[in-house]
Amino acid sequence: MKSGRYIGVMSGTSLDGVDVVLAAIDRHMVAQQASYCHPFPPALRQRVLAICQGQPLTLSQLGQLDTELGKLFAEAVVTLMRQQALEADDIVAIGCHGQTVWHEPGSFAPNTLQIGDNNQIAAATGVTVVGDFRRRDMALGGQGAPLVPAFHQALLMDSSERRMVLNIGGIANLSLLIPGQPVRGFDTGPGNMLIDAWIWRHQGVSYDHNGTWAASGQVVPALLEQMLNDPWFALPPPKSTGREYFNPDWIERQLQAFPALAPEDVQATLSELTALTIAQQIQLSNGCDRLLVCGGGGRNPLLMARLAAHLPGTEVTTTDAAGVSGDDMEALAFAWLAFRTLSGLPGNLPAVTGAREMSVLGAIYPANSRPTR
Ligand SMILES: Nc1ncnc2c1ncn2[C@@H]1O[C@H](COP(=O)(O)OP(=O)(O)OP(=O)(O)O)[C@@H](O)[C@H]1O
Ligand SMILES: CC(=O)N[C@H]1[C@@H]2OC[C@@H](O2)[C@@H](O)[C@@H]1O[C@H](C)C(=O)O
Repeated sequence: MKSGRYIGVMSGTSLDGVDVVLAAIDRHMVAQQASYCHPFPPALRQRVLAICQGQPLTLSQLGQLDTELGKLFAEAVVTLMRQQALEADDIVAIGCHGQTVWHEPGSFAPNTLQIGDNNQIAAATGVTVVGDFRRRDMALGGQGAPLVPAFHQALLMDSSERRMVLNIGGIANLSLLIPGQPVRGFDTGPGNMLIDAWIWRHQGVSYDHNGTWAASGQVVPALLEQMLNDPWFALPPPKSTGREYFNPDWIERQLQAFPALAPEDVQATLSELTALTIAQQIQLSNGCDRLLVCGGGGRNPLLMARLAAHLPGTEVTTTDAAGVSGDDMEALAFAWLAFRTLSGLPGNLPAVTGAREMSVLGAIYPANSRPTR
């Protein structure tokens, strides 16, 4: 078993920053020791956003972006290591998710692409890096996502309470931790992504702080109903999605029949869409006693209030209340997945992703050997 200290790196679909965590991990325990959020340069963010939504790019541009993102992730890790006075020898490995720029599990040739060259991280830190976690699951017929339900199970499963863990990132995903049942999980659709896109377009800010703008508008029932009729929401699990599907063009198509709405009413409707599509999936899965929320959406009081309103009888809290930082959950998960890979343990759950079998995940970028201290 490759127990010891690991670093996890996550840059999610919101592109709001690179989350880096340090954790001590063994087969039975994940103890977070430090974390850091490295800023995402705005110009780089816009370039990544554009290609995530289908803007064509040359192979040269793709190669450059891969290097730039690798360097950004390396910078983020080096900063945390400096802050914590860590040497390469103190760390077993770094688990880096990479930046998802395309995710097409339903294609005739299913594919998912996380970029940010891991060689840059290994070269800058002298530490082994594990990356490319999703494609083995896809090669086994799975969606390649979500991968965090196995980690949620390891950390937050309870023997008697029916729990669900909800990540509200750019996309929202749910893990069902029901005693006596195999863990299941799937994406529920947009998390903050549409809300972020709409306020960016109208106010030039990257997110609706505390949901204040949405709260100033009124939900438009006919628009909400039309959005809920998008066939993606009715797909049965396993399912996962991304910016290729839910993006500003999706909003524009929805608004074609509603040309004159006040922007704040659209924002209120998009927020309600996020809360309602999540709540509907929870109810379809027979509900839970406690909903533990992580990801940036857990900081949006409007989303949290709407979730609680749609789920009477369910205690809606953040994972922080259960002892796990909601901001660091995904980075921690990729540190844990790196530990699983190096220990020869599987990382995916076929009941979640639809893969044919469990598998060790990822690709290893070994550090150069160093003289022992
Ligand atoms: N105070 C707040 N009020 C409203 N929204 C917030 C607040 N703080 C964070 N958010 C939302 O959380 C988002 C970031 O969430 P998070 O970092 O979990 O996303 P991510 O990890 O990139 O996404 P994913 O899980 O899809 O990969 C921001 O873009 C914003 O929409
Ligand atoms: C392809 C991809 O990057 N998917 C992400 C995204 O962000 C949230 C949701 O969509 C989830 O399916 C997944 O991330 C988490 C970490 C996961 O794999 O569990």
